[in-house]
Amino acid sequence: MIEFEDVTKQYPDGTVAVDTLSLRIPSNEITVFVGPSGCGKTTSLRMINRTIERTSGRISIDGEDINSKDAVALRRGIGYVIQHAGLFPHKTVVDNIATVPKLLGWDKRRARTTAMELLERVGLDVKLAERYPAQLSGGQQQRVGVARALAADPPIMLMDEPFSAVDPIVRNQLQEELLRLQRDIGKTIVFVTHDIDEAIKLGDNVAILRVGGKLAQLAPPSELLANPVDDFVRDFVGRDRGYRALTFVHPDELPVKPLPAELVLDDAGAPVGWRTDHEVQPVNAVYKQGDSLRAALDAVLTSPNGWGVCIDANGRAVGIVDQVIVAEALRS
Ligand SMILES: Nc1ncnc2c1ncn2[C@@H]1O[C@H](COP(=O)(O)OP(=O)(O)OP(=O)(O)O)[C@@H](O)[C@H]1O
Repeated sequence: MIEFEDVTKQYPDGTVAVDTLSLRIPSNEITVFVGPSGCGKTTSLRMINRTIERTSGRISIDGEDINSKDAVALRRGIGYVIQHAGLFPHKTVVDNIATVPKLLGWDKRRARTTAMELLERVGLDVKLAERYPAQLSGGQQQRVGVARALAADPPIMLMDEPFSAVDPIVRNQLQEELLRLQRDIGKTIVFVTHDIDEAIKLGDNVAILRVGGKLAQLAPPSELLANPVDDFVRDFVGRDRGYRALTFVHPDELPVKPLPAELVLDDAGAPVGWRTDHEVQPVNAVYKQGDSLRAALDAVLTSPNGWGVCIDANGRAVGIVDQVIVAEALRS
């Protein structure tokens, strides 16, 4: 566990970026710091690896004050991922990932093998290993950034707006992959974002900060949406928090209607589109059996005809849902 106790950061020009912040960050979970611009998210994050030194208060990891450790030794146990990946431009992908293992004195072969394994783990083709960062897309660079931070297998990962600079589709993929990866690796992740949707999606716990570096609320996302402590949090999580809360409603089984003849399927039974008189229109969002009600509602709302297609784990269409089915599931 990482614990902040009355932590304050005042910069030399007098700016109080973080003000008597006290919170607990549980191990092996994702805790997200979110809040408006300038509320002290990055400052709070960077005080954990001491790239910014606190002015007063105490920060401890598993009960031990981080100031009692050598800063370099401390950082070895903490991976760090930033917005533009921060890769070394003159090093290949594999050498970027192997940076910390090499600093730790691992032999070349072991560092390289680990780097190649990580490349695959973050969803990249090993063929990219010898490329330079400038030869990668923004999303690929971010994946390399994550792989590099994981290379020495640190128990803690700090991630500062790692997915902000990529387009929404890639961002969504990166978020999904982080969640998938986290199910395997179970790191203590502290993640900074200004995007409440990202916070709700990724966080086991979400800390909302207000400008001046004060904690407004720290809670699991469903609790934040259901019981915001004050108007600031209510406004920050948004007027559509009822819709957002659907993310956490997982009906055991949503009844589906049989597939209508207008639904075009490919050979494997996956939905391709809706046949109309003149064309085939895209299905858009689909809903996987067992997904949240939000996913089901998205499938209904983005469908050209109001029918959301339900697929099974293999991607085969198994039925359709409409708004009546979703509304009934909500009432039950
Ligand atoms: N080196 C510095 N010297 C003086 N003030 C600073 C310094 N770095 C940050 N600040 C100020 O501290 C406050 C908190 O900054 P910080 O970067 O931690 O916020 P943030 O929540 O991460 O913001 P953003 O979402 O815009 O990145 C801001 O008012 C910022 O202007």
